[in-house]
Amino acid sequence: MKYYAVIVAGGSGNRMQTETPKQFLLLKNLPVLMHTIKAFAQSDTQPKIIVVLHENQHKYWARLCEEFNFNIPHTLIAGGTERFYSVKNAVESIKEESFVAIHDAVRPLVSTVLIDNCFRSAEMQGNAIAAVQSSDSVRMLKNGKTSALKRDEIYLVQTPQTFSLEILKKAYKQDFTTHFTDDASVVEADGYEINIVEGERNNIKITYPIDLELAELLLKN
Ligand SMILES: Nc1ccn([C@@H]2O[C@H](COP(=O)(O)OP(=O)(O)OP(=O)(O)O)[C@@H](O)[C@H]2O)c(=O)n1
Ligand SMILES: C[C@](O)(CO)[C@H](O)COP(=O)(O)O
Repeated sequence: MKYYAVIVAGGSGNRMQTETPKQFLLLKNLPVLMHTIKAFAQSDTQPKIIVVLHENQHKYWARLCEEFNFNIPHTLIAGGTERFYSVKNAVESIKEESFVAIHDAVRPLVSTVLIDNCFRSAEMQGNAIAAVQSSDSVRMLKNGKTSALKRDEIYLVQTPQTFSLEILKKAYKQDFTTHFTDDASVVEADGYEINIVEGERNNIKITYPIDLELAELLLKN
């Protein structure tokens, strides 16, 4: 079987509010995106790596790779206006039967074990996404009123999200809706049940400035 990793780095990082887009910020002296690529390159599955980046950042990325002597092989694909379109561009570029793990560039602490678990589980069930249970109590806000939800029925979704290429290609032919905040939502809307594998608490998404500080601390340990 063939394996691909689609690492999406086409976002603009509005919530991070840094001049340099967050995927290029230094984490333990290496750009965030390079940590993420390294994790996939070091996994047992050894997927072919596709990195999705805004077209106007491709030259900047080439310069960064030179500066950091970063030579893990990967293909560059142009990002889209929404994460949905960034993933779609990458999925459309894959031409051979395979399993595809889609991963946020800004989750650089993903472990090789989680990557391999997602691929293995998707091979058995068609799809598998990483998720963890909430350790906080959870409430829902509807029509101005809040109500408690059953915590053990709630999962917080991460990436990798791994699917057979066939399932992904068909699902990404749907029109974009704002309900699609991840790949599982796109595949679910196409009629599939989504399988969860145990994610990792360390697998944080760098969204706000504090997340970068947390990632530094987690890497120190
Ligand atoms: N058009 C987009 C939007 C997002 N992403 C990627 O999807 C991942 C998760 O998105 P998020 O954390 O929301 O990143 P941003 O969109 O960059 O952040 P913000 O929403 O704060 O602007 C990131 O790795 C981001 O680069 C992408 O490839 N293409
Ligand atoms: C894909 C994702 O990381 C799963 O938790 C998340 O949905 C991305 O959301 P964002 O608001 O675009 O960061």
